Amino acid sequence: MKDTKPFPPLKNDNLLRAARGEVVDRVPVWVMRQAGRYLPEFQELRKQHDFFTVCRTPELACEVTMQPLRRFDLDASIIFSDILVIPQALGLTVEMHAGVGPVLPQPIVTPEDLKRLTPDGALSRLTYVGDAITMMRHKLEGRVPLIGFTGAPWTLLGYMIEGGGSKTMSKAKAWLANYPEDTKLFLNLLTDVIVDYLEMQVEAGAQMLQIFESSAEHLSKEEFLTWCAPYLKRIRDDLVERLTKKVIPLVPLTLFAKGAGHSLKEQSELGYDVLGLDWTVDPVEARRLVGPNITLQGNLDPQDMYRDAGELRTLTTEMVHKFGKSRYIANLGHGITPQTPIVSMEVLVEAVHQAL
Ligand SMILES: Cc1c2[nH]c(c1CCC(=O)O)Cc1[nH]c(c(CCC(=O)O)c1C)Cc1[nH]c(c(CCC(=O)O)c1C)Cc1[nH]c(c(C)c1CCC(=O)O)C2
Repeated sequence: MKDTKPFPPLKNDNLLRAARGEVVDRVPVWVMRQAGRYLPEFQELRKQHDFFTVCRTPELACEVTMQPLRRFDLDASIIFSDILVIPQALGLTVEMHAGVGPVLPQPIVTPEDLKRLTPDGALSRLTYVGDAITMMRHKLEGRVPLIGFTGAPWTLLGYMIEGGGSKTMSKAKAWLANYPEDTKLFLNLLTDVIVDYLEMQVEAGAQMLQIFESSAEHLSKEEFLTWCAPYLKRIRDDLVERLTKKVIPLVPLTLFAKGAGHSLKEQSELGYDVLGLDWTVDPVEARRLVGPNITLQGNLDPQDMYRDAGELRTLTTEMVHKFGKSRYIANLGHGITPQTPIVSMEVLVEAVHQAL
């Protein structure tokens, strides 16, 4: 039976207000991968359960989503899942190997392999994510907003062609050069599934969405504008159209295109409410490029979390001062890494809240 109880009212909406450009009580802060291996309780749970079993079991996904909120005064939660659940729903096997990361043993090698993908019914194989989101909204009791997410087309295509992570993206980049028309078909197929998936997450209760274009860092500016930007724009436009048609209130959308600081102005024209920044981008320069009507998110270097508390506090305070209190969401410039000392999270969150 589908859970149709109304959700508890939101007590801390600073994240959503920052995303919409409204006044906040304090600068909101959350951290990419805030539920993860730097937490001993996460590692403990992972000893009992395989990674994708956690993703697929709403009780476990909610437990892990809640773990960082029990420890830190965060202003957002993000549903525990992975960007690679879409390749799985399209029929590819994805395994999580300890110390290696994701492995796709039967990758897409040639355009002929695209026939193996099963876009029809893909959404029906992702309902567990919606179930976890709905359950999490109740478990949060309105404490903070719940963020849903997806991988973006180029990033997912990269994992599906490379068969896992890659330092060079040599196979995926060869596709761009050798099979441009098939690459467009592939990116459009992914875009269609992503729009369905995000719509489903909003219907399930996601209050904000983040699109991870993490592999943008492998592309030149020209390549980013050709192979990422049009699909990112269509995701936003189609989603807005779908939700509007169904009279479902829009939720703020964040684009995090890692390594695409060369195209911030162009990113600001894609229709997203929030742009995520990695640490290579200067906050003042970013603001100048995107103008006053977009919220910025980021961008502390995850390696700064290994500094001593005093240094980390100073760097965090300086960062928040550069961004300012309006239209800003504090975060790292990429995911928190597994060896990060827990105390650094406490220092980061407190320094953000006390900076302004
Ligand atoms: C590229 C990417 C992936 N997954 C994701 C991205 C985009 C963000 C980014 O660029 O980091 C997104 C992601 N993956 C995970 C989340 C959970 C939500 C959160 O707390 O932020 C989110 C938002 C859990 C996870 N996803 C993964 C873990 C660790 C695996 C484990 O528990 O064994 C977690 C907590 C595994 C994963 N999943 C992926 C990789 C490359 C890896 C291995 C890298 C690593 O080990 O850190 C694919």
